This record gives sequence, C-alpha cells and structure tokens, in this order.
Amino acid sequence: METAKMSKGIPLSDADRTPWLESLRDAIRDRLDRGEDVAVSCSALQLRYREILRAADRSYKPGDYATCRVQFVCLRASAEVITERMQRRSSEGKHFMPASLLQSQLDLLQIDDGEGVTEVDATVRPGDIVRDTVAQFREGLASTVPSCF
Ligand SMILES: Nc1ncnc2c1ncn2[C@@H]1O[C@H](COP(=O)(O)OP(=O)(O)OP(=O)(O)O)[C@@H](O)[C@H]1O
Ligand SMILES: O=C(O)[C@H](O)[C@@H](O)[C@H](O)[C@H](O)CO
Repeated sequence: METAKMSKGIPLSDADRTPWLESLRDAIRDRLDRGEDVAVSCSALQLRYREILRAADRSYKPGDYATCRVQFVCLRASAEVITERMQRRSSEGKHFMPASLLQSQLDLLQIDDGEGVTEVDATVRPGDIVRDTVAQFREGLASTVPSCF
C-alpha cells in the first residue's frame, strides 16, 4: 500500500511510517535479545522516527543517545547526486520511488548536533563507504575507552 502511494508521487505520512518503523524496531530487538549484531538500512529522517528504532534496546533511556545499542549512520550526498541516482534507478524500472519525492524527504531530514549520528560521504564507492563507517565507529568507541598505555 505504501509503495503504491509513493509510486503515485505522494509522500508518506507519520501514520503510514509508524507501523513499519515499529516492525523494524521489533526485528532489531529480537536480534539484540539473542546477543546478535545487526545492520539495517532504512529511512529514519526525523528524531522521532529514530527514537522508535532506539527503543529496540530495552535499556534505552530516551535522550541517552551515546549509550544506546542502536546507532545511526547518515549517508550524505548532495540533492543533485541523489536525484541523478534515483532517476537512473526509476528509469531502469527498478524502483517504486520517483525522484519527485526527494524534496519532501530532504525537507524532513533532521540531524541535530548532539544526537551523535555518524555522517559518512555517500559519493564514494560502496566499499569505501563501509570502510569509512567502520573507521568512524572505531574512533568513537576508542574515545570512550581510557588508554592504559
Ligand atoms: N556509492 C554509490 N555510488 C554510485 N551509485 C550508487 C552508490 N550507492 C547507491 N548508488 C546507486 O543509487 C541508487 C540508489 O541507491 P540505494 O538503493 O542504495 O539507495 P537507498 O536510498 O538506500 O535505497 P532505498 O531508496 O530503497 O531506500 C541505486 O541505483 C544505486 O545503484
Ligand atoms: O519513509 C518514507 O518515506 C519511505 O521509507 C521512503 O523513504 C522510501 O521507502 C525509501 O527511501 C525507499 O526508496
């Protein structure tokens, strides 16, 4: 239903997104409960959406972003780069989402300093994006561990 709406160029509402975010939260919680790590790729444009996903960590206290087991990476690219990628993808008939919806997504995107979202350049090759992401996480973790040497 949501994909039909988007393919007509209509942005989703919070009511459309909430059940999807809650089911993702439950899937993440299942993995965490089993002691597994998991990486999920989804659109979590707003703080309130990310708070739903952070609740996958049963110990999460709202606002305590740094200690939450759910951490976010924002893949950054300019509107021009994203538009070009989306147009290529929809012209190949590979995706339901038209490039005309991009502006509505950028209007919603909210990443505040202090929330601790890791930002990574998404214009490089996919393998380099992964490498940069891992490096940034390592740096973040290293800064929380006191040096013994
Ligand atoms: N690092 C990259 N370099 C070049 N092209 C890329 C890169 N990452 C993604 N693309 C291309 O951009 C388009 C969109 O990429 P992708 O499917 O990863 O976006 P997404 O926003 O995660 O997906 P979705 O819209 O389904 O959430 C695809 O056609 C993909 O091939
Ligand atoms: O919340 C939303 O509006 C949707 O999740 C969209 O962001 C798309 O489904 C996603 O980007 C895939 O193209």
